[in-house]
Amino acid sequence: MTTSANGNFVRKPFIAGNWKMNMDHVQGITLLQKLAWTLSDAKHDYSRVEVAVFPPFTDLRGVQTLVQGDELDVVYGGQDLSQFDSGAYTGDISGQFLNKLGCSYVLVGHSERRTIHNESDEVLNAKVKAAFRHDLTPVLCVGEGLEIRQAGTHVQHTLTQLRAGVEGLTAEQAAELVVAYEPVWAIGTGEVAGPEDAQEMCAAIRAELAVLFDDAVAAKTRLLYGGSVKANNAAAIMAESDVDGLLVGGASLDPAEFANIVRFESHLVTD
Ligand SMILES: O=C[C@H](O)COP(=O)(O)O
Repeated sequence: MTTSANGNFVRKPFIAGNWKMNMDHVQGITLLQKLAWTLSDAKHDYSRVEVAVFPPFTDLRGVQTLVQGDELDVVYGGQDLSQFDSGAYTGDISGQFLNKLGCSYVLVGHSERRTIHNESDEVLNAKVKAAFRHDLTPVLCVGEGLEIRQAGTHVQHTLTQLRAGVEGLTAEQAAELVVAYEPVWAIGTGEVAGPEDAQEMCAAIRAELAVLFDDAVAAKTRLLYGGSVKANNAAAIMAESDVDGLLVGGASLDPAEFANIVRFESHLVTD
């Protein structure tokens, strides 16, 4: 998170809650209402820090209705999309449908998609392109498993995923893209990568984007960290210069905890 001389952020911080396969459509509405009330009570400035949720597909229509009806500033997206636009792909969801539901974003290549569903870099690159075709901003997830971290090849591994994911994008698309670094060994385990680990990888990703595109793109692309983020570690991670946001799993299911993560700036002042 880098600020300019006037205290504004150079890249708008992005705090995202990935609900994964939790919260049915009734529970999801209650969770989002509580989050919105908590942030409203705290006078959260959405123009300063963007807040997104990624509910299950079955929740999205209810989320859309709530966001529109209550004029909430929370944005939302799908947890995955098909690389195809329509057709005989049973069980898949088109980016067109997500767009129609008012989604702004879509997760692509979350480690649980890569490992449980064996999604390849080629498929994920096609999904990134499908997202752009339907005016959705992809949040491309990259990151290494424990064995790779222990072997010390985590930067190389993660940059290989990045290169494959962004292949064929225009500079304009690459600047809009969000990249989330999520070390698999830190997801849902309570093991959080240190702020310096998050910074090391985000700096490497930004440098690689400058090589693949140019410095202007690298300066604009927002980079997130994800993996066991909680309110008590969010501020320290966000203080790193190349970390522009957080992708939060478990802690996003607790509206008070997630609201405190969104309000990381207040912890920066008091910690
Ligand atoms: O998408 C979110 C990440 O997988 C992190 O999940 P977590 O915060 O439960 O570790």
